[in-house]
Amino acid sequence: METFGKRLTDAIEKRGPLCVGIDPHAALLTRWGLTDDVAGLERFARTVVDALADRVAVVKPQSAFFERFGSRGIGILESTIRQLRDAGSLVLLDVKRGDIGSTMAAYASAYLDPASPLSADAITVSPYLGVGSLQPAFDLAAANGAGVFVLALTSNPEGPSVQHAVGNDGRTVAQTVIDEISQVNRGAEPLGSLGLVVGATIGRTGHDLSEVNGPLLAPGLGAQGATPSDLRSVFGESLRNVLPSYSREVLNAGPSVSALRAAAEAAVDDCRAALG
Ligand SMILES: O=C(O)c1cc(=O)[nH]c(=O)n1[C@@H]1O[C@H](COP(=O)(O)O)[C@@H](O)[C@H]1O
Repeated sequence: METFGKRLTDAIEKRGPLCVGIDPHAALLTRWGLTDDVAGLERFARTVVDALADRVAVVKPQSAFFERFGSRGIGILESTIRQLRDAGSLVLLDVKRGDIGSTMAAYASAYLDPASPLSADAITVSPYLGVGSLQPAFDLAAANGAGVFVLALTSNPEGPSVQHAVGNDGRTVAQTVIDEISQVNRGAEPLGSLGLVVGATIGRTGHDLSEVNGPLLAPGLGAQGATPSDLRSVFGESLRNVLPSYSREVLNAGPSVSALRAAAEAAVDDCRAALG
């Protein structure tokens, strides 16, 4: 079975370095002329699938925007994941889960077991119960050729108060997360299947990403103020592993399918140029 690291490398080579988020904010539904209800959600998600699923390497549905409509919203998330994967996009489901190991195993089977209706190519997880508590997700992902993206240095201004805290060994919390993930990815070719989330907004923080050997998801571009030209100062020598991620900046172009495609194309061109 091909690893997620290999599948992602191939997808980026074929389609370019871009992840587009599906974040159906109430304000975006309104902006698109849709109702803020299940019918509006379904139309929104379907339009993004029609516009981007056959051309963007990774699509990242944000679970909360579907969950807010209850079981019918989750039903739409299930069909959106299926449609995206059928059209050839890798699906990174943004759920940011993290729990004690035994419960984490249940989350892992919800999202990373191919038999689950919410099965995705990869998920986002939070390491603040300890990176080791995420092991059931790492194990199930490895067994199924899936990936896991662990939050390390997030794009929001509140992140540093926790992530830059320094432990007894002199490393920051974020560097500990980075080092533990680097360890698992060591030696993987062409790329490890465990990724990190590092916001494009964070500037130069002095964290060492050089040993990660896995994908570095970079949200925060566009609506949160970062631009592709910021990527070099955040990622330095690790630029080659960066997967830039946009949600609102691209979604604002809808509901026209051609305008969404043009926005994604402009984003991928800018990112290609910035990543060199
Ligand atoms: O894990 C994420 O995707 C994520 C991590 C992070 O540090 N910052 C961040 O913005 N995100 C997500 O990325 C998306 C950013 O959306 P835009 O600001 O509209 O591009 C949202 O769905 C966030 O939840």
